[in-house]
Amino acid sequence: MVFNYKSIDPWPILSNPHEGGKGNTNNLVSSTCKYICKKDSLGDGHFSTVKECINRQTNDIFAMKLVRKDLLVNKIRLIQREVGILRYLRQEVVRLEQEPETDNKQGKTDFFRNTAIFEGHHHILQLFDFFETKDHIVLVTQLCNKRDLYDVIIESGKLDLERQVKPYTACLLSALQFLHDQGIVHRDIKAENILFRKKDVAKVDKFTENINPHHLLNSKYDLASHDLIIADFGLATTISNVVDLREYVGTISYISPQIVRCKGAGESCEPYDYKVDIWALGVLSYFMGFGYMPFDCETDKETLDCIATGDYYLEETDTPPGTEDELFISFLKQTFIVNSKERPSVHQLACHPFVSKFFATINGSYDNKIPLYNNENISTGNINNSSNNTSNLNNTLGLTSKSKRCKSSTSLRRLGSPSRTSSIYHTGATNFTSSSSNNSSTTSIKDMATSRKRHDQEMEKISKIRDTLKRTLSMKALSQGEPLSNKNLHSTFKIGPGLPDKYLMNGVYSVTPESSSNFNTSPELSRTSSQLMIIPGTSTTVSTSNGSVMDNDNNKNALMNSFGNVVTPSLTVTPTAATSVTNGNSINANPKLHETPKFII
Ligand SMILES: Nc1ncnc2c1ncn2[C@@H]1O[C@H](COP(=O)(O)OP(=O)(O)OP(=O)(O)O)[C@@H](O)[C@H]1O
Repeated sequence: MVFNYKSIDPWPILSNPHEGGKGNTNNLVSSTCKYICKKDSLGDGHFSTVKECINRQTNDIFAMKLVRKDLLVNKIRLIQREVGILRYLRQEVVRLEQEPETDNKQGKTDFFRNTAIFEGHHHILQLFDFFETKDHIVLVTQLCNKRDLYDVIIESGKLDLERQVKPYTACLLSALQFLHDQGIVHRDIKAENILFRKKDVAKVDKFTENINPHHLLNSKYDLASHDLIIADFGLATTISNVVDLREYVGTISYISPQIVRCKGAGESCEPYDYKVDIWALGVLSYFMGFGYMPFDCETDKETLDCIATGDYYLEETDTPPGTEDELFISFLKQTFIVNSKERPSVHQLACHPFVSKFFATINGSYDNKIPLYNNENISTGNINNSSNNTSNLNNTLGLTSKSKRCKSSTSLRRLGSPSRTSSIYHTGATNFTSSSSNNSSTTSIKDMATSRKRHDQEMEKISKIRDTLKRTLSMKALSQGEPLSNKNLHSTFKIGPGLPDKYLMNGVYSVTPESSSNFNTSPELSRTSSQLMIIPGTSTTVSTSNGSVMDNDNNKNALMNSFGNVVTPSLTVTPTAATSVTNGNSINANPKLHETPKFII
């Protein structure tokens, strides 16, 4: 199925921030805001601030992205597109989780999904809710750690090739497989946009109590790979036959030659496609493996020149044939093929020996047999497992001869840790901006000074938290301590929490701003809380101080605790509890939350 965001329910009518936010909201559904967010932000984007928030009824913790309307002038369509894509992806994830069998007819996707160690759809940021307030468009998403992949790489200088670079790359490839299969291209894959799933510390502790720590210490790869989440779908879009992609968007260090050629070229350049994500994945893997960037030069112009010609930096050292290093270089070479038609697709790249053991072979085992593709199939994405094709494969991968090192140009390379990068938001074609905008096609690349300033601030923050950061073990879905060769391993987490739509605001208008409060709740995103459900038909819920939810409408005096079990209604809602009944049909009876300002939507 390929995504078409227009087929999703329309976005609610937006008020006009230029009328002091007093746009006509009479015809909008309004409701009491169900969320309270913390004062401190988790991160800032160009148009937004992200904060941790709590759903007052379920006590589930989320991330709340507050996109400022005043900065979005003429770019409302961008955020609508982002929400549309995230909503569609969320639907798809739910469908895949609920109906694993139904995909059997889908061939290739199913093949990877059912047998690969990583399941791509579990590595895409999940949108749970969205709504609008006077000043903001608000997205409520899965909560991730404040520390992103960029921080992790910078802190360690570079990542361990075998334990981290490989599985991280495989996981991201698997996530890209899912996206591309849905007809979506991300266009801003970079370390800053790769987050780590927030774990329930209590559950990790419980898990680690019960297993032999020796197994975890000896696990062959960093289990944090299962926590990677691709975030920031602000530049993501769909590939369709109707609109060609020619926008000059992305992040300079990560953009592919196709996008570079679109700079200022208008309609005259060749449209690009999914392969721009493959290139960016190569840049990211390179950054993980070396700690610096492949194409970065002293000036942006030089960087763009190097990208356009595929001139990446490699030290002139010998890589003994057959080593992991050589496989890594070979993998990178595939991602840095300038001609995008020759650059492998996500499915082809998954067969590369650098990552193939994380994907399945045709016969479903995780040994070193490589599902082969021959030269003919490289452009079609067809996979051929005939062993006669070994030499074709090796030729394709450049493994028959010693990997040829690309000679660096005369450009001065920046080989230190890169600064946090800024995305290029817009240039070229204007197919998704308001036609009334005169400025819509002008380039708005954040300047390097801003970027450096952010970098310095980030580094200061990182050094502050470095000492206090506890390295938490990844929760597992891998069988304890079992080797990768076990074909039954499925270690990717399912997403959570899985709230039913009835809890959500889904597009309503909030007539009061979202509140900020330093709520004091343990920072966890409970996976079991995803079991929390409303009995079908329910329209009123009561949350109690222990986080349970009472069905008040269909009533049946049933309570569900946060583990989804129906419990006897020995708990009663405290009479002192403040009740705020709205058309959202919710009564908040959690005393902890009463002190916060009233939320109306
Ligand atoms: N779900 C989340 N959990 C935790 N932190 C998050 C989450 N989403 C975003 N962040 C943090 O907030 C920052 C900004 O978020 P995001 O990148 O989505 O905003 P943006 O406006 O699209 O940013 P950009 O200017 O980079 O395009 C991220 O760099 C990240 O550190």
